[in-house]
Amino acid sequence: MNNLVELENVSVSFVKKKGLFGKPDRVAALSEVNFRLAPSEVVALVGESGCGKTTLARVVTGLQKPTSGMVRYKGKDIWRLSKKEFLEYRRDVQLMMQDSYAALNPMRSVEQSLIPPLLRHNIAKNHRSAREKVVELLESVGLTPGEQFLGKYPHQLSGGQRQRVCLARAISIDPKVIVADEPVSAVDVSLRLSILNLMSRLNKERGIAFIYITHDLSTARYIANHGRMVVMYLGRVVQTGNVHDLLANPTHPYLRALLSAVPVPDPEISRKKRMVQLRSMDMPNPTNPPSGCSFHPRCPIAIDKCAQVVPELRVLNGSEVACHLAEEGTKWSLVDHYQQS
Ligand SMILES: Nc1ncnc2c1ncn2[C@@H]1O[C@H](COP(=O)(O)OP(=O)(O)OP(=O)(O)O)[C@@H](O)[C@H]1O
Repeated sequence: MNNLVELENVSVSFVKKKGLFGKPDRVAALSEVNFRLAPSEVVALVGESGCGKTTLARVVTGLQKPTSGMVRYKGKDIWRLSKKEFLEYRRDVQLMMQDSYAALNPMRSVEQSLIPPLLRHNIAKNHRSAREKVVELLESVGLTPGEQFLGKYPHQLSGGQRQRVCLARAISIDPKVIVADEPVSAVDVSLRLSILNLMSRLNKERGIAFIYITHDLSTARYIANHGRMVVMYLGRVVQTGNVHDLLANPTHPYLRALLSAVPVPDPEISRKKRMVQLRSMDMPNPTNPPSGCSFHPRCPIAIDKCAQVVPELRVLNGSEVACHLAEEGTKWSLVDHYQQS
């Protein structure tokens, strides 16, 4: 299957100024990242705060130009597209942000936010048919009856309802990909599942591919149940593969640490659960990342080589992992408990 989106050796670095006279620091937000997304695929991108998830979302949606490397959409370098092709790509690849309040204009009602894209992209011929289409869209994302929501302003909606309006706006122009950056982290826990189910339904019914970005392994596993997971640490992909293979074989110590930290509601399982003891709880300073494997200062099994050589991604037990000592992970057993949870 041809990929819709491909990132090849993509690096992004930012210059951070230090005061008026300080020497500026360079932050490597992404380092040599390779990533692919097939049509209708669901990929969950997981990692701690600051690992580069949002930067990757911005690169995929064409909002951030990489410092080096290539971003392709349908096989073409997105930074060499004609104006018409670039507009088509921006229409096909939509970004859904964590903060639905910031994503919607507070001065515009739902219909005022949703009608203009339909007219601009010739999806509706006139205002009346655009309005009918908006009602249809609102109902398809679970805001029923749609008419009741047309005149509402963002502050009159709950967090979950605002995220549904954002999804309605994203799907209104018939995208091929939605990049959802922490879409449920600001939504009440009780409503999160319904938003995740809605995204799964849009994936199945409309064939929209999703990149679901999160720091929460449970929701990542839920939404990418039949898809892939990509685990990032300090700007690099450390393990990637089919969700089931990856969780059955968390060969990277960072993924094992993440899994061991997932709370399990059953106290019986919780008591038996093996915690991975990291050597340090602090994330390294991204302006001065560790040499070799950037996880080595925290890794419980690191050896001298880890401080010297950057590990390449290699195939092991069905997934790709970047760790010199990944074979150690094949002895891991905590995941059995996690998968039952
Ligand atoms: N515009 C910018 N200028 C300077 N540094 C930046 C900029 N954007 C991101 N960074 C830095 O790049 C690194 C990756 O940031 P990014 O926002 O992509 O991470 P993240 O995984 O999405 O984190 P979070 O979950 O907190 O949003 C961080 O160290 C961040 O401080």
